Amino acid sequence: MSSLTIAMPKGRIFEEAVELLRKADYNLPPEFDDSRKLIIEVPEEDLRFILAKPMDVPTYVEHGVADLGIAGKDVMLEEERDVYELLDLRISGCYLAVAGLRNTKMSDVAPKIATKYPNVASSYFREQGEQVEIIKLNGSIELAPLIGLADRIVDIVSTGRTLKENGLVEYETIVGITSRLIVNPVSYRMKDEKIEDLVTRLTRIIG
Ligand SMILES: Nc1ncnc2c1ncn2[C@@H]1O[C@H](COP(=O)(O)OP(=O)(O)OP(=O)(O)O)[C@@H](O)[C@H]1O
Ligand SMILES: O=P(O)(O)OC[C@H]1O[C@H](OP(=O)(O)OP(=O)(O)O)[C@H](O)[C@@H]1O
Repeated sequence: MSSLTIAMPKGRIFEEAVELLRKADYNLPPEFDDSRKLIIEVPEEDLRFILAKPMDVPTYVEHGVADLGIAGKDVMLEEERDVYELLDLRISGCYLAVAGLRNTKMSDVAPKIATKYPNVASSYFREQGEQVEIIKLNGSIELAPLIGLADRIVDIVSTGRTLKENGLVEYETIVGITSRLIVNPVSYRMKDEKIEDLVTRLTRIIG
């Protein structure tokens, strides 16, 4: 049977994901600790890893160029890709929240919401019955209310430090986030034994 390809998110999830795989007894070489390589082969484990931007992981898995991937629940909700979620890996915990300047009300007419998550934000405010204008940004989201670009932001909160240091407060929690193991539906059928083995080994560690 052919090897498994796993799409790993570069950045803050990566280290925790590698640690989890190592605890599950996968022998991952030092390239995982210090390398700029985007494809890492681990022939002795019959695995191949591709290192992608976190938001792109479900895209690689949906297209089947990766059998499996690790992605934040935030990314899953935003991207809505045709993949299955197999496991909650319980790493890289944080949550999505609505925040803004203290003691402010949203504008009555089409309040502006700045976010890296336009789909999540649109759905959230639609469910609340609020008509809003979404402004898509790619980072430093907390800047938007400070300089009058938006009434509110929808963004990730982890320690709460970024909000606090910028004089912002949280108004509502939207959803808790952890990283998930995701799979391509066809791979799941064709490579079921190998995937089940990985899931069993990870489940044993996660508990
Ligand atoms: N404090 C946090 N801020 C952002 N993402 C977090 C945080 N804590 C955990 N995460 C998880 O990490 C993922 C983002 O990782 P990371 O910040 O490395 O990527 P990114 O958003 O593409 O960053 P950048 O665009 O700055 O490179 C999110 O999808 C989320 O699930
Ligand atoms: O609650 P905290 O622990 O402060 O973490 C939350 C912050 O971290 C993330 O930003 P990131 O560092 O990825 O930078 P970015 O603005 O470039 O996305 C997120 O978008 C928040 O700004």
